[in-house]
Amino acid sequence: MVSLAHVPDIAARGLTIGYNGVKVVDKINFELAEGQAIALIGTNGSGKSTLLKTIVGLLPQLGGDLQIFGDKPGRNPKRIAYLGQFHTSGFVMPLRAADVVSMGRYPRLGLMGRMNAEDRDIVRQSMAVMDVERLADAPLRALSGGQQQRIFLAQVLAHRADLLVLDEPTAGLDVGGRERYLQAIKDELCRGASVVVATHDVQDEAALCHQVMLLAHRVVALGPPDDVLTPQALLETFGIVIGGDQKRFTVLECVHPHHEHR
Ligand SMILES: Nc1ncnc2c1ncn2[C@@H]1O[C@H](COP(=O)(O)OP(=O)(O)OP(=O)(O)O)[C@@H](O)[C@H]1O
Repeated sequence: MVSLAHVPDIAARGLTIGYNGVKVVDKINFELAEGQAIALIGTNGSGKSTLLKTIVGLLPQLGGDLQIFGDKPGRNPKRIAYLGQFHTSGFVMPLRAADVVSMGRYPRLGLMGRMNAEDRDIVRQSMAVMDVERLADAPLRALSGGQQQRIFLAQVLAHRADLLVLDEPTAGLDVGGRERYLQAIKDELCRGASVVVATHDVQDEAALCHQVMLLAHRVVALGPPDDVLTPQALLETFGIVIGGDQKRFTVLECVHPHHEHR
């Protein structure tokens, strides 16, 4: 019998990513275990979104090996919640905010499935976490950019996924929105979900994530935030050093047992 106990949620070995045969980044090696988070940090155009799209199976890998839950990318959509960088659905369809959040339940329900009381409760709870309950009946297209971002984050939470793949989740969020997002992700990690997040919020995400990957069309560094976010590595990635002092980052330990809902 094959044991799945040590199969990581993501395992990339010698992975090459890119578009139409043109490489963006190669030699990507990392593993992400359940209940763990990794932040992808890098300049504009460094390959963060490309890696996320490859992980969720929207973009074929150009080479190397990539396993998601021990399988090929795209084989387990029910287990993955993906927040892309751009949201267009509200502009092509007349959706209410609550409809958008409810879509987070569809992967579990299937096309013909109807939401039951538990699904509706999860949708309500997810909206409460992002403090957008009062916007439930508003047309998505009538909301501000930050309000829409909160709605899409609520949709991700409503999925109750095993793996969250987030592209710049704090874009457009105000201070309160960021705090709510950070707390929500801590709770998702404690639930046993894993998280991969592309971000420009070095400080916030590093405090949340167990690993950081610095990207600049190549993997500049990979490891725990304290080891990776050095002035030298940041200089190599961004061409500038952020902040004068060495920042201290902490990785949060869960107080709840993992795997509760997986
Ligand atoms: N659809 C596409 N077809 C071809 N090339 C693309 C496509 N999308 C992105 N690229 C290229 O791939 C490279 C990596 O882009 P990617 O979107 O992964 O960057 P990113 O790190 O997410 O940047 P940002 O911080 O600006 O979101 C860039 O050079 C970009 O021009």
